[in-house]
Amino acid sequence: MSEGPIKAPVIAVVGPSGVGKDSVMAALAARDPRLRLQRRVITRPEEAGGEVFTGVTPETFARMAAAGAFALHWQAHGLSYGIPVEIYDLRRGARAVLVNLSRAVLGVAQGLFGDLIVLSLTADSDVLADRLAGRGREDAGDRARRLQRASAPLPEGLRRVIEVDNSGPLATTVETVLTRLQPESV
Ligand SMILES: Nc1ncnc2c1ncn2[C@@H]1O[C@H](COP(=O)(O)OP(=O)(O)OP(=O)(O)O)[C@@H](O)[C@H]1O
Ligand SMILES: O=P(O)(O)OC[C@H]1O[C@H](OP(=O)(O)O)[C@H](O)[C@@H]1O
Repeated sequence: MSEGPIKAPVIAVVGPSGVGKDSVMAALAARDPRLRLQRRVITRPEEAGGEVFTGVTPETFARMAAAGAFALHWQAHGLSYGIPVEIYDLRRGARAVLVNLSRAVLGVAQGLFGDLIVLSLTADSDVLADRLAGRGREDAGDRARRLQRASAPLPEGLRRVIEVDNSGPLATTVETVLTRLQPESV
């Protein structure tokens, strides 16, 4: 694994709502600080908790997007999500940059970032439902809508996809991910 390559890979962490993207990302960064977390801009109240993100109004988000503040942005779950252009700087000196993306934007992300690794997390459907309910961030309607997207497919043509089941203990998932990242010099 190289130290601080000029432009570290971007690891797009994807999967159904509740699968554990933010939890796995935080645990990976805690294990290896060279795995940097890219903070997102979301039109969601910051007090919603979960990941560390910047909450803005839809009007502010639109102004930021128009001003070129995002490397990429998308809509999902009635929210807007943006990845700030700072991600290009974060890649310098990192082992890799972890970012929570929608499965729908992976083709764009691969074109933008070049060296993109997709970490596709999965979990059993009953586990997803239990975790969303336990997290308590969304109401029943939003949880149902999110669960409907659980099986959204990954786009064709992705160069590197690592699929890991996060139905079991988080620590086990983290070890599996770190092992699967090893051979390809990340
Ligand atoms: N391996 C695990 N075992 C048990 N609980 C987990 C595990 N991974 C995540 N969780 C819990 O499941 C809930 C959902 O996790 P998290 O918010 O990280 O998912 P997510 O994929 O980021 O969801 P979203 O996409 O909706 O933000 C949280 O309460 C988290 O603590
Ligand atoms: O189902 P798909 O399109 O893969 O992802 C939909 C949304 O869910 C996740 O965000 P959140 O943290 O759950 O709000 C993703 O980052 C994306 O924004």
